[in-house]
Amino acid sequence: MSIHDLLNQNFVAWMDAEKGPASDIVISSRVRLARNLRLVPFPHLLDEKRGNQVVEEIRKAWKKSGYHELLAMDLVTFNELPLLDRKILMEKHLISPEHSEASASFKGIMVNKDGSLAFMINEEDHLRLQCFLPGLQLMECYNRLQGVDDELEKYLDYAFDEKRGYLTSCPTNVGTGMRASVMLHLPALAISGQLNRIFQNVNQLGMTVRGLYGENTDAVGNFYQLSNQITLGQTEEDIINNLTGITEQIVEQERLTRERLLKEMPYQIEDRIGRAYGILTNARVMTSNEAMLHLSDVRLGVDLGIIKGLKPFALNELIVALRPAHLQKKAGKEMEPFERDVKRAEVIKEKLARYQK
Ligand SMILES: Nc1ncnc2c1ncn2[C@@H]1O[C@H](COP(=O)(O)OP(=O)(O)OP(=O)(O)O)[C@@H](O)[C@H]1O
Repeated sequence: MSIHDLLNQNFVAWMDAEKGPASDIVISSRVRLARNLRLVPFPHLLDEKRGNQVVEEIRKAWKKSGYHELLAMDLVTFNELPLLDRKILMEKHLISPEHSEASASFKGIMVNKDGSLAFMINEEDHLRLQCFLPGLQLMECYNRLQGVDDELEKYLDYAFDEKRGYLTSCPTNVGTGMRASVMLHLPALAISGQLNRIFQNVNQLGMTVRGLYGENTDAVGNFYQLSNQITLGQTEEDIINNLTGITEQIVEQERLTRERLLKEMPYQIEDRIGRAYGILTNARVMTSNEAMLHLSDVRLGVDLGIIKGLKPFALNELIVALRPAHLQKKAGKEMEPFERDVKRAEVIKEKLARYQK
């Protein structure tokens, strides 16, 4: 498999809403495991030579293993991948915004064809193994990663301490090295002003809420990422069961609030959804943020059965297709912000018309 297959398609596995439980609200699940090599400085202390040795150790482990999940992956270092392609990976959520800025030969990614497995090399840790699936599937993500992790551990000497667990570059990840997270779409709780209260409650339960692209990013279009804050003193299964339970409760509250809003203020809700659809299908110039706000309303309309014929999968794909790097890749050239806003309006219109057929 070549990474270019993935770069040239909009689709990645987490978008496939029909395959994920509770995908009317839980867009995607992600689990990541942070791993480091014993006696090697953490990535922020690596020079190019030592960093390249880390890549080579990982490459050797990958080549030696005959494990099916690893055989289906490609390994690419970022000196071989232009900035636009790294931004494409970031917009698909497969690497962090910081990692996409790196162009050194010792920074890179291992990824499979549908992007369900994406491992960042020398980001904050030597290896960050990630699995992404649609809907609420945290345990499935963890199980897939566990298979890969066990296999890599046969060939890599991980920094592990009997008492502390996996050692990581940031102390907040020591122990399991695991962050489990769900990306949630919560328009009804936002409209009814309940989000602050819910987020305060989940903070007290050891969870953190982040924006659309993770740490230090904004929650545009009512998309929020909920993840565990604690990595030490709990097993991976406990963390996942805990987050799954909290997510199920939020899903329930969002569903009940959607029903209530529709019952109590049907004209306002239908009006809001209809206007959003009208703007998306008629506008000539559209910023990313404006598009995300209207897409959030349209997605609510689809989930409530007010807009017919559009599939949630198509909307997940559109959220990514309208980002700056995807627009420029499609146009085959660099574009100024205004040019992108014009192109974005065009792409949205074209895709909505195609998806509704
Ligand atoms: N459930 C999810 N679905 C899709 N993408 C996600 C999900 N959770 C996180 N991501 C993506 O993963 C990337 C990293 O997210 P984030 O910064 O929250 O985690 P992290 O790097 O593992 O945490 P930390 O740096 O605090 O150890 C971001 O691009 C984010 O959008």
